[in-house]
Amino acid sequence: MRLIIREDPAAVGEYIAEYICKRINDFGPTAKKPFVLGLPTGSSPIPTYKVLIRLHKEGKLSFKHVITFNMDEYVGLPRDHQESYHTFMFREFFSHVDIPPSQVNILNGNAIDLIGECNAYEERIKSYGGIELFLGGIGEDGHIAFNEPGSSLASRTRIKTLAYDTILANARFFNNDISAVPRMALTVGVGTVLEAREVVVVVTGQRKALALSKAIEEGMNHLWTLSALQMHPWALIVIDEDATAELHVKTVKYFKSIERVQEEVERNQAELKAKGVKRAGVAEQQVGSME
Ligand SMILES: N[C@@H]1[C@@H](O)[C@H](O)[C@@H](COP(=O)(O)O)O[C@@H]1O
Repeated sequence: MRLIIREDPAAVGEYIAEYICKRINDFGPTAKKPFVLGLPTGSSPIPTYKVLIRLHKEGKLSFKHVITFNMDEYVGLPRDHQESYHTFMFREFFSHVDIPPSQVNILNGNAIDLIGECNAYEERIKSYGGIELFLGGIGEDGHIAFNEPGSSLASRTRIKTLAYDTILANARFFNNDISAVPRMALTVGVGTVLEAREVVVVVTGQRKALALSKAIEEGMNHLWTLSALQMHPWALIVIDEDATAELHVKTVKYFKSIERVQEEVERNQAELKAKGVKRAGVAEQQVGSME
């Protein structure tokens, strides 16, 4: 696992957006071979979306051959409700870039057959050959997507009842009226996220600090579902200084020090690539990684 620490949420957004931009451009997506990107909602990814939009406007990034799959959606909230994740994604991101709406996939929380909707979502992901990069955020209780504490770490897309903690946390988007927050959601499973070829998670703010320390400094545990990332071969968590509040000093120092070494390794790899040196049998981006 790689952990990148930046000063504040804006710098975190800058880092992740530049990272995704490079990944998409290096991939060189085409109509036949699109880049499949998993996306989250919440306040944490907003700085990333802002920079992605800027990069697009500067002509450095196109989403024309990108297919997106969102992590989750509330059940029973009208699609055009201002707090539906559908509305959120178009307001904060999709409406400002060149992605054709037909390439946007968001779970339908108003489907007549909710289980059928979830199964079809998994099938759709498979039909594109899986997700290349899944960007995620976490809840204060360490949930990824809506995989609340106690979720199976092998779970797939399904209906979830929201934990009381999550309902309380999300009441801020519903005029602090707890009764207005939907009780259920459709969400990709932890297993669905882990199957992506790369997972990038944004964690900012002191209120996420405990969840972060549980997820990366303790064992894998279904009560902190982000901890399942420990089993992923190519995971990246990008955090701000506030989110380090519950980490051991030595953990912070360790990850800060390996970032510099990692940069050297990557520079070296880029030079080898430029010279046309190939290494058989190893995924290209993982050569020499500090995992
Ligand atoms: N389902 C979403 C999660 O995907 C998101 O990570 C979380 C954190 O939101 P925020 O970034 O606003 O703290 O909110 C919701 O629970």
